[in-house]
Amino acid sequence: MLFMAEMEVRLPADMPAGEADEIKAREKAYSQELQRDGRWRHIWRVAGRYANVSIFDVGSVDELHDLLSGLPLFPYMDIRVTALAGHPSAIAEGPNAPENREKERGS
Ligand SMILES: O=C(O)CC1=CCC(=O)O1
Repeated sequence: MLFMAEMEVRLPADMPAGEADEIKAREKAYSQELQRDGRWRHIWRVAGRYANVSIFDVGSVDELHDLLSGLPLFPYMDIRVTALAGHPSAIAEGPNAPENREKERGS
């Protein structure tokens, strides 16, 4: 199941820089582990904001929630999640992607 998550980070202005740096370092390691195992497919910075748009590929909504709530920055983020479905015109993803059409034909 694919989901888009839009994350806005709001660290308290009075958080000591060392503490913020430590949380950001843990956040980076956590997200890179999930990128390596394939569940965090994309992460893009939203230009001009301390925010990102990410694409997750997970087995369930509960798994996504566990993954997001485990983010070290979770207490300091607003996260909006949108479920994604395959688009019939897509050539790179979804049911009409060439690799999926080949699977359907059994070749
Ligand atoms: O900087 C961000 O957008 C917050 C974040 C999420 C994963 C990560 O490494 O940073």
